[in-house]
Amino acid sequence: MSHELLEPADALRIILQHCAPTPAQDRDSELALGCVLRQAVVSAAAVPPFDNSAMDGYALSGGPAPLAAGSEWLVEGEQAAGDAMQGRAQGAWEIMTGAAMPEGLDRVIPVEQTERLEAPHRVRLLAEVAPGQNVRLAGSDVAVGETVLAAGTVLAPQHLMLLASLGVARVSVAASPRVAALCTGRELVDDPATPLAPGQIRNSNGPFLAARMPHTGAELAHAETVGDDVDAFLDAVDRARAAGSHIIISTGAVSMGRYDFVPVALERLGAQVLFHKVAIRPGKPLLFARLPDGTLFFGLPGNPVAVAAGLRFFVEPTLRAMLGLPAERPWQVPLAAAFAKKPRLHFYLKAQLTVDERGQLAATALRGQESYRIRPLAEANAWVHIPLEAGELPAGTLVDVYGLGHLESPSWSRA
Ligand SMILES: Nc1nc2c(c(=O)[nH]1)N[C@H]1C(S)=C(S)[C@@H](COP(=O)(O)OP(=O)(O)OC[C@H]3O[C@@H](n4cnc5c(N)ncnc54)[C@H](O)[C@@H]3O)O[C@H]1N2
Ligand code: MOO
Repeated sequence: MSHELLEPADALRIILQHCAPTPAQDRDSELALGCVLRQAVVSAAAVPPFDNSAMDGYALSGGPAPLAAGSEWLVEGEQAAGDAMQGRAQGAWEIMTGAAMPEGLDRVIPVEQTERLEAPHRVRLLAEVAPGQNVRLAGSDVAVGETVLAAGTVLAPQHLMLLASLGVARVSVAASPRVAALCTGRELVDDPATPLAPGQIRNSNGPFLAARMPHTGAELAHAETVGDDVDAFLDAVDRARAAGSHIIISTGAVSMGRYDFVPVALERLGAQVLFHKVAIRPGKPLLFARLPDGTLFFGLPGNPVAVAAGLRFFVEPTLRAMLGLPAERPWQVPLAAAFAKKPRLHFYLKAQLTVDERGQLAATALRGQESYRIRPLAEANAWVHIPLEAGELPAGTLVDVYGLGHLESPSWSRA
């Protein structure tokens, strides 16, 4: 293991060499929201399943030419949504939206373009109606045999709508990576109702990691808070592994302090530490290791924004790879104002994307970039990455912008 500061791209390369896609798993479609398709979905059914009316009105037929306004037709029957297909029909049929077209009829005139006449029951057309007008043909949305969803699709509600319309009950998806979150620090208090004793702080990393997991495509397999004690930490790691974790995230205790015991604990576990410290701010003391059983271990530095950035830029890309998704491509957005830093580290900035009245996006680094400051993170709608070599960046410089999560595109507010 080297103690040189690693480039984040090199750190990611090392991480990705040590992770593999999760196995495919069949799931009920209705429970597959947010899952990543492993197999394309090919339709075995037509949507719509039969020719049907797009309007409440009258179904008619009449060869290739439009039927003329003013013509009158005998009303021969009625067809509502849910009625079985009618055999050979003629004349006019009163028809409801979604009802199957009676056989032989090929167009529908909306009821408001007609006049109802009685004795006998007839309809007069107030507009002409062409062949095929207001008819939704079987298979016109999806034909049998079409690939409707590609492998790699992250299933959103509209995809579940499509699957439901096709009657696809089960889909093959990537099994969700299981992640454990272990927060370290004897200063931490979990229960928000417990008053703080002197020197104590509230655990904000634990609730953050737990809350982010479902947004990342992962499942929280285990979570606990442990003091600055190697044995207690090793017991927590055992419980995390027993819970089937593919990834264990710890927060805190990876820096230079006397109680920063994570490296010692990893040594006792026989873990292979693949790197410790990356050329980034926040979160420089980031540690990545592989336990002897293959479990991946991320030691995130304890400051809350170091946890957020470590999760976003190192753990989430790992989850992407495990889910079988390609690497992310950031947006390129101009800086709203000049930004200056020393050309020593990569910066991940809490940022606001705004759109002006001309539709132009701009990215602003929020005030308060220190890694203990949670409030600007709560105001951020995006992350900005400023590369190591960058020093003084004038307003208008294009920078890489990322959403708050790897499955979320950046959002923006009005300038
Ligand atoms: N001499 C040096 N000191 C520090 C360095 C360094 O290079 N040399 N690096 C600094 C940086 S950068 C960071 S980041 C932190 C990382 O330290 P640790 O990972 O060892 O984290 P802790 O010391 O345990 O905690 C840091 C900070 O965060 C608070 N914390 C921890 N856990 C939580 C939690 N679950 N919820 C809320 N807040 C938490 C903790 O109380 C500390 O204030 O080290 C710097 N020091
Ligand atoms: O990396 Mo630390 O998170 O800058 O404070």
